[in-house]
Amino acid sequence: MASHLLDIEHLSTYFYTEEGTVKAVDDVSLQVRKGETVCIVGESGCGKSITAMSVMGLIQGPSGKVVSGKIDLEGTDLLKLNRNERRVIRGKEIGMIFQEPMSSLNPVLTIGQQIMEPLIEHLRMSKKEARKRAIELIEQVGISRAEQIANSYPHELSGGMLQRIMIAIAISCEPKLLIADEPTTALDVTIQAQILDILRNFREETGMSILLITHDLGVVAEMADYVIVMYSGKVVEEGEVTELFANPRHPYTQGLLKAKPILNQRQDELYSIPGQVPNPLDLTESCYFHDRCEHCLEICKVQAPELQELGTEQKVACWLYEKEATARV
Ligand SMILES: Nc1ncnc2c1ncn2[C@@H]1O[C@H](COP(=O)(O)OP(=O)(O)OP(=O)(O)O)[C@@H](O)[C@H]1O
Repeated sequence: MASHLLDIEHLSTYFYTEEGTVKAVDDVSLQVRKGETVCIVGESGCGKSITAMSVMGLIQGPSGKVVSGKIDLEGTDLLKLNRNERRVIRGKEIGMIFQEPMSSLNPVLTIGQQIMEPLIEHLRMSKKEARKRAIELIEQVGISRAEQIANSYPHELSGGMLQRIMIAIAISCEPKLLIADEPTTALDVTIQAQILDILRNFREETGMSILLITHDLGVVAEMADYVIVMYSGKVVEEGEVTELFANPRHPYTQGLLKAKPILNQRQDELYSIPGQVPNPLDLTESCYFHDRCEHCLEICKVQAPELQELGTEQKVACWLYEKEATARV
C-alpha cells in the first residue's frame, strides 16, 4: 500500500465570533496517499474549505484558530512550523487552486510575472529561466499563444483561462500535493471537463496527490480514488470511491447521491435532501443530521455516533450501523 503524504489527525478549527464559537472543523482525521486523489464532499458550510485552509496555514486570526490536531506532511507537522517555514511549504510543497481565480491573482501584474514569482522565489530560477518555464507552463495547461498570454493582465482573460493560469501557478514548483477548492464550480461544463483533464494528466505525469473539494458528485466520480463526506464540521462517511458510490451507508451520503442528476435519464423533479445544515452556533450533543434523516432513531437525538470502520475501507458515523461495526471488531 502506498504511504501517506498527508496525514491529518483530530484537526479542530474554530472561529470565536460575538455570537459564539463556530466549530468549523471538529475532530477531523483524513489521509492522502502518494499519487492519490481524495475528494471532500458535502453541502455548503460543512467545513470543506476550512479544512483546506487549515492545511495551507491560511486561517485568519484572531477569531479563527486551529485549536488542536496534527497536520503531517511527509513526517513534518505543519502546525509546528513558523510563519516563514509555512510559506515555503505553501508555495513549493503544496499548491492551491481556489474557486475564484480573479480574487487570487494580482490585477496589476501580468500573467507571466505571476507565474514567474514562485519559480524565482522557491526554485531560485533566474528571470530568464523563469520566463521560459512560465511560457511552457501556459502551454502545458492548454493555452495557445502562450507568449501573448504571458504579457496579458488578468482582466483580459476569460474565467476558464484564468483558472488554467491558477493551475499553472499552483503546479509551477511541482508540488507534492495540490489542493483544489471547487476549481470548476464557476465554469461551464465543457471548460470544467478540460480543467479536470489537465489536473488528471498532471497527476499522472508527476505522481502528485490531489485533495479536491467539491459539492459536485459528478466531479467526485470522475476524479476521486477516495472520498470523505463532511457534515457540520465532521466526517460522517468515507471510503474508496467505487465502494462508497455502490453502497453509501450514511443517510446523508445516500441523500447526496440521490440528489445527483443521472445522465441520459430524464427526471421530472430532482431530489433534494429536506431541511438545512444546522446553525453552527446551535449544535447539541445529537447527531447533527438527525432532523433531516428518514431513519432517525431515539438515540440519534441525544448522542452523536462515532466514526466506525465497516468492512474494507469504508467508515461511517451513524447509529444504524452500530451493531454491524461492533460485530466486526
Ligand atoms: N471567518 C469566519 N468566521 C466565522 N465563521 C466562519 C468563518 N469562515 C467560515 N466560517 C464558518 O465555518 C463553517 C465551515 O465553512 P467552510 O467555508 O469550510 O464550508 P464549506 O463546506 O467549504 O462551504 P462552501 O462550499 O460554501 O465553501 C461554516 O459554518 C462557516 O460559516
